[in-house]
Amino acid sequence: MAETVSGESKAEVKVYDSDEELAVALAKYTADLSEKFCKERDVFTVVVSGGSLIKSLRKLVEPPYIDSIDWSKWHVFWVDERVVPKDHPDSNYLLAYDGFLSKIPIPAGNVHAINDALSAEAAADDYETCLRHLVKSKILDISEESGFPKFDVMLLGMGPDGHVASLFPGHPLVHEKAKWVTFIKDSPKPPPNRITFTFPVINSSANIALAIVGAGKADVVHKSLGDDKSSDLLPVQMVSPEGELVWFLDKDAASKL
Ligand SMILES: O=C1O[C@H](COP(=O)(O)O)[C@@H](O)[C@H](O)[C@H]1O
Repeated sequence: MAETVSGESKAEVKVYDSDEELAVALAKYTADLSEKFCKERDVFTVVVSGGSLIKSLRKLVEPPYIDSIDWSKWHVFWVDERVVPKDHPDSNYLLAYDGFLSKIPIPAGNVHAINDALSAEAAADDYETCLRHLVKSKILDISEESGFPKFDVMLLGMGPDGHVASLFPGHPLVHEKAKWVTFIKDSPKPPPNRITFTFPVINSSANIALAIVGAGKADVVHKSLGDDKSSDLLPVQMVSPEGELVWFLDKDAASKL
């Protein structure tokens, strides 16, 4: 059973008794948004992170959703990617392919992975160009508020240090204001070379789900959702979309709230 512990902030915080219940709820959340956006826009633009998020999406590729979702309308993107070949164990594409994409009938052309033959800098430029083409072809919305691309939903995880995407605490990239996609060559978490969406893009989203499981993240969840904003904001605390933000926590991740 989920307990909602949202306070005055516009974020909703849902706490589940187990990561299994969290996965069931995240699948329903995603399927409901898919139905809504497929009806409204005839397309559904979904951004995923790497890491534990992909495991949390496991119920989406099981009945009833595997059969009820119109996967042909989905366009899938990565909020960040490691600059490694797509068959490398560090690849976020490979993680999503194995855990999710290989199990759904999504058209290959709707899976927007990075060009893994390029350097980090060139791969970031190339991915931004890909997004700009999709805006022109009306697959991707633009936010009237910010002028940045507006994805229908971002399904994101968070690292134990409070990083989201490849935006790390104390790194200057968290302050990027102009680029849609940027690169990092000194990621504190290996591998060092990565590309990442910037905060203006993340925060233009219509919906963001932050899925966080495990006691190892309880301290940072407590800091993020607590009242003490005296120190520098963690990247996860900078997630503040135009639309709705929902935190999906299992009881271990929520244990210090
Ligand atoms: O390196 C990364 O880490 C974060 C968090 O991963 P998790 O396994 O602690 O959930 C992930 O969201 C990001 O996409 C990935 O590149």
